[in-house]
Amino acid sequence: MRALLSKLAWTPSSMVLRGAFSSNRAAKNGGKDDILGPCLPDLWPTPSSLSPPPLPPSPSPIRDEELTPTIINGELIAKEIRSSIAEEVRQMKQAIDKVPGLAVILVGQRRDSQSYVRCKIKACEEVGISSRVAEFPVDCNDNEIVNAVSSFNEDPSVHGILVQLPLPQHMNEEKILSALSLEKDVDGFHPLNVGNLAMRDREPLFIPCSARACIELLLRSNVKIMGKNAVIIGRSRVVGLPTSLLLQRHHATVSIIHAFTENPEDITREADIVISAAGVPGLVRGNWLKKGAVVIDVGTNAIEDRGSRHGYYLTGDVCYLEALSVVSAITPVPGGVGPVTIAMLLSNTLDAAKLAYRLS
Ligand SMILES: Nc1nc(=O)c2c([nH]1)NC[C@@H]1CN(c3ccc(C(=O)N[C@@H](CCC(=O)O)C(=O)O)cc3)C=[N+]21
Repeated sequence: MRALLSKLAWTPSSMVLRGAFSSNRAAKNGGKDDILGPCLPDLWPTPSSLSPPPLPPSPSPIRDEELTPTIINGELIAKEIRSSIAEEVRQMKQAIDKVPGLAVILVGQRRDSQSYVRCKIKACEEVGISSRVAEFPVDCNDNEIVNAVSSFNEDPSVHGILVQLPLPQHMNEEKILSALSLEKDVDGFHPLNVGNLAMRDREPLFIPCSARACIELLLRSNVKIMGKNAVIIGRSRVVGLPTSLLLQRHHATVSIIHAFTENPEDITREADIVISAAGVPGLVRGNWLKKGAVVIDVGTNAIEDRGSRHGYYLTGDVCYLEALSVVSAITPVPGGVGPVTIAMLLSNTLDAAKLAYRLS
């Protein structure tokens, strides 16, 4: 019965558009898998005195290749996604002589933010998405940014708007982000997008890029999510919260741990899937992990290093070398979640343009 249901849930009929703010799910990941997860009813097993008692669960590893861990190659996955986006952009240009447009708002001089924005612009160029950056000094005020957001809201050649976070301390992030038009919120931070992600029978217009990247990495690495214990470290609006919602939609059993959690390692040790987005270098030690776990390291911590080219180097939240001897698969930093996050931004921007031109 369950097998049949899950088969049914994967048919294209479950991918039809639903609700006023729905979007074409299948197109988002090339139709490979459904990023929002299969819609399945909650059928609890009914206790029956006739059936034999269930066998105790065997400590099965989540993936077969237990001995040598798989290093999940985010660069390669991102490249595949970019090439299918480039193809769609080409088709759009051919069909209606329009290309998707992304506007990025960058405030201040943080070197890591500047470098991420450069990566985003370069990625746009590569797939044929037009992009522009509006730069503001660190001491500008909220109204200047709100005005910039408003003018991008009005600009028909801009389909997606991204305000690079974090904003300087003195700024009102809430006020600025709520100025963004829902249809251009390619970061997926608008309360209506977050709310629709949280409600299982709804579809958000956009899903936050890093959360999408985590699921995309798991799906493309053939990691089973349904029924597994997933632990998210961190509860941010950018990563932790949306990733936990997406994993629930994929029928994982989700725990979120954060700075106030007591004995976090006792919880992570039970996890088949660990997604770390704490922003604390080296937080997750090898002994925090269960043998055979799959680890997605979203931490992109810039550590100052005068000797290196950009003045810093990047490291994750996970003690990578320690983890390697325990896990069945892991994403490196750099070269893991980061490039896929950017590919998801391109995908969201393409979706925003399709929405604007009523192409999907
Ligand atoms: N509104 C907003 N949306 C975001 O999605 C957002 C943001 N603000 N602020 C900062 C974080 C961080 N983030 C990264 C994206 C790509 C890489 C990335 O491509 N990293 C490369 C290396 C890049 C390098 O070497 O500098 C890698 O991991 O291989 C990293 C970090 C998006 N964020």
